[in-house]
Amino acid sequence: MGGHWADFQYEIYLNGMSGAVPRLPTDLTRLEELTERRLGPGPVGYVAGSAGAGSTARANRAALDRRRIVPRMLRDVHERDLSVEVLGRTLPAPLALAPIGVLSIMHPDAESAAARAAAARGVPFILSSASSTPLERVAEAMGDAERWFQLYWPKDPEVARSFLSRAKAAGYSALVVTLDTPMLAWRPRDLDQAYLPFLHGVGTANYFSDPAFQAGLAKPVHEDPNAAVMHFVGMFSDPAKTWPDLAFLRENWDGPIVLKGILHPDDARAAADAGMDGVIVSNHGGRQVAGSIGAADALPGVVEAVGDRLTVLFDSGVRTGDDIFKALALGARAVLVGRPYAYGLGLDGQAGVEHVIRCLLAELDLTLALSGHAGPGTVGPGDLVESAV
Ligand SMILES: Cc1cc2nc3c(=O)[nH]c(=O)nc-3n(C[C@H](O)[C@H](O)[C@H](O)COP(=O)(O)O)c2cc1C
Ligand SMILES: O=C(O)C(=O)c1ccccc1
Repeated sequence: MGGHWADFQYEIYLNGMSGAVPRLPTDLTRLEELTERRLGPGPVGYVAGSAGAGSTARANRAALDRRRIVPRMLRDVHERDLSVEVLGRTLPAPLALAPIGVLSIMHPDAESAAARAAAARGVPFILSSASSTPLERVAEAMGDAERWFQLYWPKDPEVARSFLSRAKAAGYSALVVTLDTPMLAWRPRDLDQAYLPFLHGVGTANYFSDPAFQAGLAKPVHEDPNAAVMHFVGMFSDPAKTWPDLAFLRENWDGPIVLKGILHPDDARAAADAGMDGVIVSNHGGRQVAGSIGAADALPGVVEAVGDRLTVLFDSGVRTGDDIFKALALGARAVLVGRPYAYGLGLDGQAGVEHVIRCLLAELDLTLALSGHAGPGTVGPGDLVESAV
């Protein structure tokens, strides 16, 4: 029998025969509290926090929790295959690591450790523009494993062009363009601690190492780091962009382009009309618009609008294998997970991120099997009902 992701379950129990239990909890919702105890309130507040009074983060959970799986019996699930086609490639499972900036606030090995974990498990790693490690160094840590580059679309087109050509040269295959963050939202947890990592220079590695970015500075970064940080703050994203600007990206990137932060079916149609390859239905983990629609509530409308034209991915609130199952059933091709792997990184570096990936996929594998599915391909809206709670 070929290996199943679910085998992790028996690996854990067998290790237990010699007295070992997992180094981290297998219920990933417990990681936030453990990380806070380990790292203190500043970094964890930044990662765990969300916009406003947190209503969008809660809506993300409610939209997933309200949907319930209706398992089916006697459907031969002894051999399972979790692989999916995404943007012309076969992934071993419907999962990728979401772009998270400033990961060095969690662990000194930061993006390189997370990327190595993703590579070890065959899961795509999406590197943030705002990484603490330059994109070339992260690529080196990954060998030829699947990596995508997330673009915060800078105001300066020369910096944008430079990022795209650097990412291409370093072997990033797909471009993820985040549209929901033309500026940072009102985030009380960070405001109350007056804590913003990149004011301390964290998350600026791609910019400070970039010749086009440096060309915009009066003095070299090391001579006036504060001016360099302020230049970054003023240009990392551009609230003046509109849909016709996407032509610039199509001209300067010849691989797949995915727009991240799509919630309205009309925006999804506009993405398809602009020649994009995919969308990520996401509200940035509830970190941008407080009071926004729960991401899973936006998924069916987007799938109905463009499911036959674009690859539809999903994130925001995924914490368990059954959450992934529900997103697949609502029409997502694959999901991204964010905060849980940041906590895994904070608690145990690369091994902690691998733990998160293996737990999520073992649980997904078991959820599929126990619900009557040998793979993601047979999962659909008919596998869910909506309940009051
Ligand atoms: C600390 C932190 C930093 C993030 N940085 C970025 C980023 O640089 N670029 C981006 O597109 N999304 C960023 N995101 C959003 C994630 O990519 C993703 O949409 C979100 O975390 C998914 O929700 P989840 O954390 O509930 O899984 C960040 C999220 C967190 C928690
Ligand atoms: O904090 C975030 O959600 C985020 O997207 C971001 C933006 C700029 C720098 C670092 C992270």
